[in-house]
Amino acid sequence: MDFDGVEGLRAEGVTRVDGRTMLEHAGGRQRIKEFVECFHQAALDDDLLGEMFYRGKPAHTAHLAAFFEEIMGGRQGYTAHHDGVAGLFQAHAGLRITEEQRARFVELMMAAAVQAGLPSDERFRSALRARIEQGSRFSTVLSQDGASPLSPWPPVGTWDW
Ligand code: HEM
Repeated sequence: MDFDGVEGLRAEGVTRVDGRTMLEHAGGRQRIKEFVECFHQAALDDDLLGEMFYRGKPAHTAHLAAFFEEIMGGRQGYTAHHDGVAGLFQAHAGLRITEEQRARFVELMMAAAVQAGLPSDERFRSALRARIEQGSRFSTVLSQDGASPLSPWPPVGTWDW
């Protein structure tokens, strides 16, 4: 399997800028919760993604928030409670995400970042876009027919920024 998308991840050690993790810089857990809620609503309303997310579980935003908290250097709740990268594999398996859907996903995430008031400084925004681009490519690979689990799965890790 092509693991394009794992680059930019750090397996250990959290990147701090001016002493702050990406999560702290973003405004903390509550701000991330607002960000994923904005994204989820936009995805539900979207012509390319709506059906895919409508079929999803209502817990999606909570899971997504746990994931972002962890990957931005906060608590490791997604690994502890949602099975880490194996859980991500399960969630995306069989979705057969197209390039058009992937690109729309990235645009809706970045629009949600603006809507939720995530920091607008260049360093944060460009890192967020780059990491979401990479992650979306990874999820797209996982979603295709024939994608097979890796053993062992890489850790969720944290984003370098
Ligand atoms: C940076 C890229 C991505 C990240 C971080 C991400 C993360 C997640 C997470 C954490 C979940 C919840 C999994 C669980 O239940 O534990 C999830 C589910 C899901 N994702 Fe993604 N994902 C990404 C890319 C994509 C893309 C590109 C698409 C489609 C265009 C997509 C569609 C979905 C769908 C439909 C679900 C299932 C919702 C549900 O049943 O709960 N994801 N994703």
